[in-house]
Amino acid sequence: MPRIGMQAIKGTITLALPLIALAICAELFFPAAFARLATLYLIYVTAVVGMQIYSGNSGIISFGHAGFMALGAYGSSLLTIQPAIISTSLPNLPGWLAAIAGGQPLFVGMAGALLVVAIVAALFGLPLARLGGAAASIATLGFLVIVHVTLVASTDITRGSQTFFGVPRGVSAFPALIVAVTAVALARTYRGTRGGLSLRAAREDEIAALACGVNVVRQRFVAWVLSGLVSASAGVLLAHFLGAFSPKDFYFNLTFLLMSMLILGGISTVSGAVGGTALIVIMVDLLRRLEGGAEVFGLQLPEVFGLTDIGVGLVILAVMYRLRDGLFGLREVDERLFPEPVVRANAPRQTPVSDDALISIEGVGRRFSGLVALEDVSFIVRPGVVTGLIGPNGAGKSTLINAISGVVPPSSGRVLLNGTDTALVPVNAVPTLGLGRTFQNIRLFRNLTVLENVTVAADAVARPGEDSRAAAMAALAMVGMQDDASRPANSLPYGAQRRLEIARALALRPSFLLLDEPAAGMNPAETDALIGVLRQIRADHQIGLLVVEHDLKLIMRLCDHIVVLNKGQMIAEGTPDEIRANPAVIEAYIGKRRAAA
Ligand SMILES: Nc1ncnc2c1ncn2[C@@H]1O[C@H](COP(=O)(O)OP(=O)(O)OP(=O)(O)O)[C@@H](O)[C@H]1O
Repeated sequence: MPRIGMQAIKGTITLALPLIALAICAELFFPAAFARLATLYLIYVTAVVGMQIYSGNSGIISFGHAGFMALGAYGSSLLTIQPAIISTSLPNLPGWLAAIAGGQPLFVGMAGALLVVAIVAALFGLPLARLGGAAASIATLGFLVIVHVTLVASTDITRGSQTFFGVPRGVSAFPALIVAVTAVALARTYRGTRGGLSLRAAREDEIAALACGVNVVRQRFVAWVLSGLVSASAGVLLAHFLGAFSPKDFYFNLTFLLMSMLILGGISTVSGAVGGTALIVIMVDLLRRLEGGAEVFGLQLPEVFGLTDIGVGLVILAVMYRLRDGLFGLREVDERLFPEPVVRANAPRQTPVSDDALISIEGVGRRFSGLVALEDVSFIVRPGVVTGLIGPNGAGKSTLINAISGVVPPSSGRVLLNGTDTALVPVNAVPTLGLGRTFQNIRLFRNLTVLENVTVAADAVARPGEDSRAAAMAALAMVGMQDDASRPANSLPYGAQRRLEIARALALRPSFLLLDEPAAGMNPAETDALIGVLRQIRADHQIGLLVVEHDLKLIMRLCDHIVVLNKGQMIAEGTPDEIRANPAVIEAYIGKRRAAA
């Protein structure tokens, strides 16, 4: 069974059981009003789970998913509307649409609507996927507004802002249940796929995800389209549940409601989407009763305008104040109840790095506006050799590391990684050419587990049929961290976090590792352990290491070859003994006058 199989099935069953029980009670035991509420809840579950697929995995809050619901509702309604009503309610329907509109069964309506939504989602998703954070959220708001205005303006097709009526009603609890459970299964499966995991990694740290070979743009696009389809299914259900609606039913009020459900339960998990929806549906139902001036224990309460919205807002504020990740937190219910069995490591690496592997830095220069950060730097990093890169603050070390890894292309010269110019390939392709890296300021996927952190990188280079979690365990074993696999990365002590970054880079099966200040902040015992690990990696696998470090003692102990930069220029290279005795290096580090003394 593929790695997502068991956990996704456990997750789906855990969440589906209460939904099934609810639908059975609604159909067989509940009075009509409660049965309608239960059906509405199941429809909202589909909508919110759809939103979760995009927002939960990418971390981008979406204001646009009510727009997908609107497209689903209108699309399906046009195809299924009672034919007798078309001539009176939609007299100016364009001919091409009139030919297919009306009288189709619900499943045809849904299929047609989803086809339209897939096209719209893909067209909008192409530019949207290039955006992250607040810019992407604002773009989703733009999507909602565009859909709304288009629906209002298309009076011949939608009746504009007037009510669209005559939609066959056929959605009760069981059809809504089938769609809701399908949505949960899809979302729960997607979360564990390579795409879902890598998108969650990019949510935590986009730069680190790129360094692990993740194609962030593609993953955002896939999640957007998939989530749009799921939310549109909810729109189809809602249309056939209500029988009549207008564009305003799919605008800001619905957006606020869906967002409340997702945020209250916890945006990161499907469990949060399902649980948060339940709480808000119950709360809204109770508050609506009170808003109209209900009688409680013989006491007649006054009408309070807006009580429902104010109440929901206050509850969200209270929950967020205490639980920033929502009521269900960051882990799925099934992940807490039935943790995954321990994964067995596979053989770490079948073949050592080939002797032909090479990083060739050829005349690299880099300017930032007028400032020359690097000038004409040339040297070679070989497999099985530890090369140190040192220099005073501002010497250009980080700029060079970024040039090698393709993050900052050189202004002149080039870097060849195993024969490929790293500036000519996408940043996320460089790791898969044989380059793993760590960062000066640790960049872990903090809310993922240790194993998930490393699996993201292992996925990028997995061979067909290979279990990348087993490969990830092997990489963890190389730094002595296999026992920490199920811990959240942010719970590790500092030294272990640095080692985890190294394991993650090793999971790329690199020919070379770039380590940017790997011992920064470590105590002497942790530094000694790190040196042992790095020596072992070099000895066992012939990986070439390029180590940037301010700790000169560590550099002298660990490195075979050292390159020294000063003010962007390469002032020396040689063995540790040669560097120690080099007057230019001494001068750069301790100043001219003291060097002469
Ligand atoms: N994105 C940038 N924009 C403008 N200037 C930059 C940029 N990145 C680096 N620099 C400048 O380039 C020079 C080299 O910086 P770099 O960070 O590469 O040095 P470093 O040797 O890594 O320093 P440190 O040891 O302090 O990290 C510095 O003067 C720095 O201010």
